[in-house]
Amino acid sequence: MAENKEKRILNFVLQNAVRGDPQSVVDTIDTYCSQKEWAMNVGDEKGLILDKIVEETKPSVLLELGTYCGYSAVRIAGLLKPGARLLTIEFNPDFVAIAKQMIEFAGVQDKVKILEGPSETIIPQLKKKHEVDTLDFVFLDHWKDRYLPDTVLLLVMCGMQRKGSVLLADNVICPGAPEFIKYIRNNNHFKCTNFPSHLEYMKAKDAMEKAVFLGPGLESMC
Ligand SMILES: Nc1ncnc2c1ncn2CCOCCNC(=O)c1cc(-c2ccc(F)cc2)cc(O)c1O
Ligand SMILES: [Mg+2]
Repeated sequence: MAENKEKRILNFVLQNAVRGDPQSVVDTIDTYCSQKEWAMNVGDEKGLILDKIVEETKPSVLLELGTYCGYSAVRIAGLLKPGARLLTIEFNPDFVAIAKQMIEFAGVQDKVKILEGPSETIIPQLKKKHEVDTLDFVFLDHWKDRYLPDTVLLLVMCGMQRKGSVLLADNVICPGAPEFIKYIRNNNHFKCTNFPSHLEYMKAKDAMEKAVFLGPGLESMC
């Protein structure tokens, strides 16, 4: 079996974290990735911003784009009220295999469902195949040039957002998502807030952008 960074992160968790304890899994990944090998988890500093926004939104149905090793899925799941569920989309099968084991070790497998495939294929299936009506919270953390097309897909094509739905985007400075930021800040159906921070485990500047959907305009009432 190919030994790679993501496998090393998982093995470090299996050997050092407390089974069934999401916070322990998150802390253990942060320890490994800050001391041994950098990896593109949202990390501890931006993770606190994520925690706060999830807690204040109190979401029941959540979507994450870009599972990677499952760090943010475990982090979010640890904050969810009973019955709330997180769907997370990942297209890399190796990452899916790692994230599955990470989520099961953390004991949050009943709250998290990993959907394998590209976001543009899976999103249109959410309503019929995964019984999603509207989404309370969407965490954008996949390819940065997919943030905008997938937001449009979620909103316009699939009507997945309702008044008060929260979009939270990672990496709006580094690597950056300029088209998404330009669109969302100029769309008067969204109220945007920027949260300056740093790239995970580094000193480089980064930020997260929160966009609350204000509901369809009058034009859609006709
Ligand atoms: N379902 C889907 N559909 C389409 N695409 C999908 C998908 N699922 C996954 N993918 C593929 C993309 O997954 C990973 C995306 N994340 C990043 O690229 C990322 C990069 C950095 C970074 C790297 C190097 C630096 F120097 C500085 C910063 C930091 C971060 O925090 C990042 O999140
Ligand atoms: Mg990220």
